[in-house]
Amino acid sequence: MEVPVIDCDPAKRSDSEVARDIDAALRSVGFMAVRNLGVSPARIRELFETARQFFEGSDELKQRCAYAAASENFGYQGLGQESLDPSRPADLKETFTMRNLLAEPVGADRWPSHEFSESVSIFFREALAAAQRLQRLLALALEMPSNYFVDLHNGENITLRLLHYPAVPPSMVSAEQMGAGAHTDYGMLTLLFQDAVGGLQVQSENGEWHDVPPRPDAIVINSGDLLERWSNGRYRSTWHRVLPQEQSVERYSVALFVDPDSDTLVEALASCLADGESASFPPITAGEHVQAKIEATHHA
Ligand SMILES: O=C(O)CCC(=O)C(=O)O
Ligand SMILES: [Fe+2]
Repeated sequence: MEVPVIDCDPAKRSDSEVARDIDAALRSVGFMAVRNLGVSPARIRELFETARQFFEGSDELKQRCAYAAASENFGYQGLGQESLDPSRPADLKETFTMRNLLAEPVGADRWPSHEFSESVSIFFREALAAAQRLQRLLALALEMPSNYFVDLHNGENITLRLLHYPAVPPSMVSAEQMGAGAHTDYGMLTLLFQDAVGGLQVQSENGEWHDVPPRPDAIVINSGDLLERWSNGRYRSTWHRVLPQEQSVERYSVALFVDPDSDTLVEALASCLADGESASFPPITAGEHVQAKIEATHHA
């Protein structure tokens, strides 16, 4: 199973061509590698530098910014504090999670520094604009009004997350322990920026795992549970995981989870149901679904 590469350059390709490619990718794999979506390589480099400085920094600073509660979904979590697959040993990663960050969800004392919050805010705006472009292309593919999805994502559940997978000696990795355990993402779309190290894998329908090789010029994008529900299963919420870094190389990645506002009732769109076909999933509010998942996977 290969992750399709899609060029989104508006100077080269029409919206309807790109929408058709996105539709095909999310139907078959649920993942795609997207080029020319408008997030500048310099911005991505700056953000990775911000992440590196933070994760290499002191424990004291990390603890001052510690994750306080799933209801807030903000702050630093160390190794062992999350199991994306709750049936397996905890993930070998540390993270800094920021939900609804432009709304200043926590006081200045919970941020590592002013420079850090500036850097992530600048990146967030640029990445969100890219996500909104994708949401409009998906509305086109699903025959919905252009801003249908954009208008249901005002930030409440949109979450930027910095991830660091430290190098761990093989003797410290227990059987079946992952960098990030097997899971599907919870919301509409995830934009994933990764360094050159690799380790991300997606599962095909026959249960085999396939590497998603990092491409320096592309953003990995996948459909989540709520898009699967909206599209009545046309778009897949594909299982994925990250292998532990046992080769003495650490890995960094950044995810933007584009999840709908809590009150959004997510149910199959009429355009995704054939005449007389009934929905495969019961309606659910985005808040109920996303929050239950976060609570089931966080330990502290
Ligand atoms: O770090 C990665 O490559 C993927 C992380 C991921 O799947 C997630 O945090 O949901
Ligand atoms: Fe994920």
